[in-house]
Amino acid sequence: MTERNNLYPIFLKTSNLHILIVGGGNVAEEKLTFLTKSSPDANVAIVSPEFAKGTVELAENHNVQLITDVYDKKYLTGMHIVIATTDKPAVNVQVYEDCRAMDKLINVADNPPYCDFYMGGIVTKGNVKIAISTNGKSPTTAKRLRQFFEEVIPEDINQMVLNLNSYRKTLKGNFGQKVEKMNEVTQMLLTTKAKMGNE
Ligand SMILES: C[C@@]1(CC(=O)O)C2=NC(=C\c3[nH]c(c(CCC(=O)O)c3CC(=O)O)Cc3[nH]c(c(CC(=O)O)c3CCC(=O)O)/C=C3\N/C(=C\2)[C@@H](CCC(=O)O)[C@]3(C)CC(=O)O)/[C@H]1CCC(=O)O
Ligand SMILES: NC(=O)c1ccc[n+]([C@@H]2O[C@H](COP(=O)([O-])OP(=O)(O)OC[C@H]3O[C@@H](n4cnc5c(N)ncnc54)[C@H](O)[C@@H]3O)[C@@H](O)[C@H]2O)c1
Repeated sequence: MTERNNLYPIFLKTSNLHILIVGGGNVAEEKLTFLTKSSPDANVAIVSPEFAKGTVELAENHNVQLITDVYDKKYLTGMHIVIATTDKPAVNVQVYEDCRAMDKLINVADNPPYCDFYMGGIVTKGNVKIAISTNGKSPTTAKRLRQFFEEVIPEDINQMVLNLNSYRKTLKGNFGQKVEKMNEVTQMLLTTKAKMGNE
């Protein structure tokens, strides 16, 4: 059987959580850039002896605390999710082991065997969000798919979501009847797609 992606995507309320990034170089900045692009209200701390200029700017504009220090296990206290990005493989492995011992989710950036989860390519259009994973096999593909969907999904997809949300509130009846009605009014989306496919 061909390989398939068994990862389970979830959509985290990052403002309710505490995320720690260890290291403040290029990789940390890339991860922080995409994290804050998707979740501008994310609650983040970064511990590193040095921070890149772009990281300091991102921190000023978001809920990001910069801690100027080398990694120590004490910084894991209160953290739910940890991303290790230092240029010292031994430090990254130490962070990984400390996190496993404390049941915290850990991602050693760019190092799949040391990841409990992967960062994904993310497309946001209003209330709609799509997360893309290649199972860790090709980050470049995740990036290209993200760019493709950012281009082709119309901004007004959010209007459709809001309209359907309002329409649902006007419906009477039990849950089953509502589901049936919601499916009925959105049926044409599939029909349109089928028609387009046949052209
Ligand atoms: C999606 C994205 C999200 C983000 O970073 O937030 C992300 N990587 C992105 C870009 C990117 N990263 C790299 C390149 C250069 C191309 C290349 O070298 O192949 C590019 C492309 C570019 O920059 O053009 C380097 C790289 N990355 C990983 C490895 C190791 C390996 O592949 O084995 C190496 C080689 C390091 C080395 O040389 O040693 C591994 C991971 N990178 C992941 C996520 C996870 C898997 C996601 C998935 O399932 O697809 C995973 C497994 C772990 C993780 O880091 O979470 C973000 C695009 C965001 C966007 O544009 O929207
Ligand atoms: N930059 C890339 O695109 C890229 C691609 C593939 C792999 N990598 C690898 O990823 C790693 C990180 O790359 P980078 O470009 O971000 O490196 P970098 O040198 O820009 O950043 C490393 C950061 O880790 C910090 N650091 C060092 N020791 C620390 C400690 N004990 N505690 C906390 N922070 C500490 C440094 O102060 C620095 O901010 C490297 O091993 C690199 O080989 C990087």
